[in-house]
Parts: sequence; C-alpha cells; structure tokens
Amino acid sequence: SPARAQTTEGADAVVDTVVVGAGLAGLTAARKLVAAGKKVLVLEARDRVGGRVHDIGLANGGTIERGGQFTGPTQTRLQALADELGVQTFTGYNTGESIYYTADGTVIRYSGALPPMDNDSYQALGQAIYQLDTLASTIPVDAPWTAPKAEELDGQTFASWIEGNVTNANAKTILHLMSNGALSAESRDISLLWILNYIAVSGNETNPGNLTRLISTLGGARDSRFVGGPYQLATKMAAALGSKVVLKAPVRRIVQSGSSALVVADGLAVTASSVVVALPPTLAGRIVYSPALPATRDQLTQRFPLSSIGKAIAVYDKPFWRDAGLNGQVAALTGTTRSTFDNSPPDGSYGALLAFLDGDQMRAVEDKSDATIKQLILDDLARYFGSQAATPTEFVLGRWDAEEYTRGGAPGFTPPGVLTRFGSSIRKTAGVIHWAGAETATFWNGHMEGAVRSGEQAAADILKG
Ligand SMILES: Cc1cc2nc3c(=O)[nH]c(=O)nc-3n(C[C@H](O)[C@H](O)[C@H](O)COP(=O)(O)OP(=O)(O)OC[C@H]3O[C@@H](n4cnc5c(N)ncnc54)[C@H](O)[C@@H]3O)c2cc1C
Repeated sequence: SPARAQTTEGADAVVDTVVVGAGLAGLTAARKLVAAGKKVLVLEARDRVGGRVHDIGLANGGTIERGGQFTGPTQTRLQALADELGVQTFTGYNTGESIYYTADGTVIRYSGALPPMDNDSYQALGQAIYQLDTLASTIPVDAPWTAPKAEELDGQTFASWIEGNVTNANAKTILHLMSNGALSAESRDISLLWILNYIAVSGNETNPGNLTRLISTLGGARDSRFVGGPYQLATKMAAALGSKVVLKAPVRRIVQSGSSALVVADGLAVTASSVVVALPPTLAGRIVYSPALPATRDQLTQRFPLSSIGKAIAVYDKPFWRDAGLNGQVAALTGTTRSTFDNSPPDGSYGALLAFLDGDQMRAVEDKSDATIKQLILDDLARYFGSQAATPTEFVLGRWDAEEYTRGGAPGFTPPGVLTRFGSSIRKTAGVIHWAGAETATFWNGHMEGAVRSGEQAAADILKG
C-alpha cells in the first residue's frame, strides 16, 4: 500500500544490501557482498536469473545462446569468474571464407577481416579506422565527458562524422554497416563521443581499447564462446546464493529515509542500508524513487536507450557450410539479417547459424509474427549459404525488444549531447543507491565483461563504506 512505502516499518525483511536485478551485474555484486559477510537479498523481476544472458535446450540435446555469448582477449574479469565457476571457453569457428552480400544480391567470398574492395577503398577505410582509434585514445574511460574535445565529439552523430571525414563510398558503406552489425545501432542514432568511448573501453587496464578488437572475431570481442553457454555463469552464481535470490519480484519503488531504504517489489518489501540497482539505465528509470532522484540522473535515464536487437538461430544436422569452405560469417548490405556466425557446438556434432537482427532490421519486423520473421531469416540464409539453409531442424528466435524486463539489447547507447550533459551521473550514488549494470562499466561497457566489472565495482564501493 502507499502508506507502507512511506516508512521502513513493516518490511518483510531487513538486510544490509538489496540488489535489484539478477543479471550478471547484480549476481556478481551479491556474490562479492555475501563473500564479505553481508546480508544480501537479490530481487529479480523475471522467473529466471541471467537477464540478457539466457541459453535454452534444443530438441537435439544441445544448448544454444539466446542472448550474450561471445567473449575475447582483455575480458579478464569475466574470464576470472568463469574460471572460478569451472566454465570453459572455446574459440569460435573461423576456418574458411566469409561472405559479403552486396546490395544487388551478389555473393562474394573473401578471406580476412574486411570485405573485398579496391586498394583506394582499403586505404580510405584503414585511414578512417586509424582516425577513430586515435580519437578514442584521447577518451578517459571513467569520464568520457572530460575528453579534450568532448563538446565537439558529442555534438555530432557517428554518421555525420563518417559523411564529413570519409570520401570513399565503399569505406563509408562499411563504416555504416559496422555500426549496425557490431553495435546493433544505426550510425545516425549514436553520438560520436559515445562510439569513441565504446572503442576506448574495448580493452583493460593494461591494453588500451581499439576498434579492431571491438569488431573482430579472432582476437576480438567475438573470439570465443562458453562451452555449454554463459547462462551457466548466472545459474551457478544464483545456486550459490540460494534463497537470497527472489524471482518474480519486480521492484517498483525505492523509498529512502535517512541512512536506509525500503525497496518495494511486487509481493514483498525489504529494508536495507544500501541498494544496488543493477539494470540498464532506461529500466532503472522505470522505478519510482522517493525522494525523487537528482534531475541529472533522471534525465540521463530518459536519454539512454537500448539498441534494437533480435537474435535467431537456425539448427541443422551438420554445419554443411563448412564443407563448402565457409566459416558461417556474413556481412550483408540488404536482408533482414545482415550479420551471421557459425554457432555450432565445439565438436561440430550439429550445425547452428546465428543470425542477428540489428537496428533498423529489427524495427522493420516489429509488427510481424514469429513465423514471418523465421521465413524472412531462412530466405536470407538460403541466399547466403544455399538451399540447404532453408530447412533447419530447429529454429530459435529471441525478440529482445519485446521482453518486458529487457526492452532492447546490448549495448545501451547515447545520442548526441547526452554524455557531456548527463554522463557524469552514470555511477554517482544517490543517497544509499549504487548503480551497476553493463552500461555503467569503464571497460567493455555493454558487454558481459562490463556487467561483471560493474557488479564488482558496486560491491567494492559499498564495502569501502
Ligand atoms: C541478443 C544479445 C546478444 C548479446 N551478445 C553479447 C555477446 O556476444 N557478448 C557480450 O559480452 N555481451 C553480449 N550481449 C550483452 C550482454 O548480454 C549484457 O551486456 C549483459 O548480460 C548485461 O548484464 P546486466 O546484469 O548488466 O544486465 P541485464 O542482463 O539486463 O540484467 C538486468 C536484470 O534485471 C531484471 N530487471 C529488470 N527490471 C527489474 C525490476 N524493476 N526489478 C527487478 N529486476 C528487474 C532483468 O530481468 C534482468 O534479469 C548481448 C545481449 C543481447 C540481448
């Protein structure tokens, strides 16, 4: 009742810290706090843990990743967690040629990281990547709004930078496609400062971030996968926390009074001396805070969307494209899916093709049924890999934008003018509330690594007192 939320009396439980959200960030924070002897309760809206990480069982006995899946070099905290929990990684399938599918429907096979282009185009693209890396090297990862040219960089979109700085048409095309494929966000939607920061955070304390690491398979963010899937990281942490994780408990209000807070979820209310809100900013903004949060923090959550993303997986008896010398990777200029990967298990005992629906392509199918989307994807896969791709044995579709407690994908991004005006509130505590979640991380922001780092950071801040 409203009366109950006015007071910390009448709570169902009293703990040291309430963690809101049982994604990798919230679970990591809880795990660290419990290890330090704190009494913790994690309130999770869904009927499962893991948030944007979720694997499901296939009829063929395999397991497939619906959400986050790739990891790679410099993602050291995620790796350390996996080691602790006994979850192995393996290098994704990279043998053979990739496919570039042109706007007029031509399949071009190629080797190496970049689609085939004439020399001038390669040079122009290389120059643009060098410029972006150079600008990114000026961004302080913990405070991008203080970068030397922050105003200028945050005053434009990535698209306007491409159009204003790159003259070669092929190089422009690849840069726009990269935004769609690697960030699930259109170049016209994101601030230049934001993408430079996203490049800068694609590293760790000893390895500065760079664009190649952010977008690459081998040696990059899409280098490796977890044997059995990354959902195990969430379920293993949750199993160790046991009854400290409460499912089906969406938090609706956080009422602070003095040095404590009453966290009101559907079905229960908990009093705590600190709270970790481990949600993407836009979902954190849907909780009602009393007293109201500082204006800058609230305005940040009004301006920090999640990208539009869907993920489809077509499963086959065998990875037939490998016999044709293909690695399963496509970069396409047309189609519902423009980015695919070989998602087969490490032993290749069956085949799986992962097809992303990114940005505009996800929005274009918003009103379509699952069956229609499946057909659109299979038509694309058949165009890329031949008619065998049209008849999978199973098909999995994750429409992340439509999930009530996610509402989009990774990463959360900022349009122009947001990081410089509101960014400094991203991790600033509000009374006893600490902010975590992949979008708050200073390395591998938006990734599983960032989620783990943000949870560790929030726990460390609370323990410091
Ligand atoms: C399709 C897809 C593919 C991706 N691919 C990769 C990849 O290959 N590699 C990579 O590193 N990352 C990838 N990511 C990103 C990665 O999954 C996320 O960055 C990371 O899992 C985020 O963890 P988190 O804990 O910060 O947030 P989330 O996982 O979003 O966790 C937030 C939790 O809070 C819960 N919640 C929401 N509202 C409330 C409320 N009011 N009260 C209580 N609980 C609430 C949610 O149910 C959820 O469990 C991908 C994401 C998607 C969607």
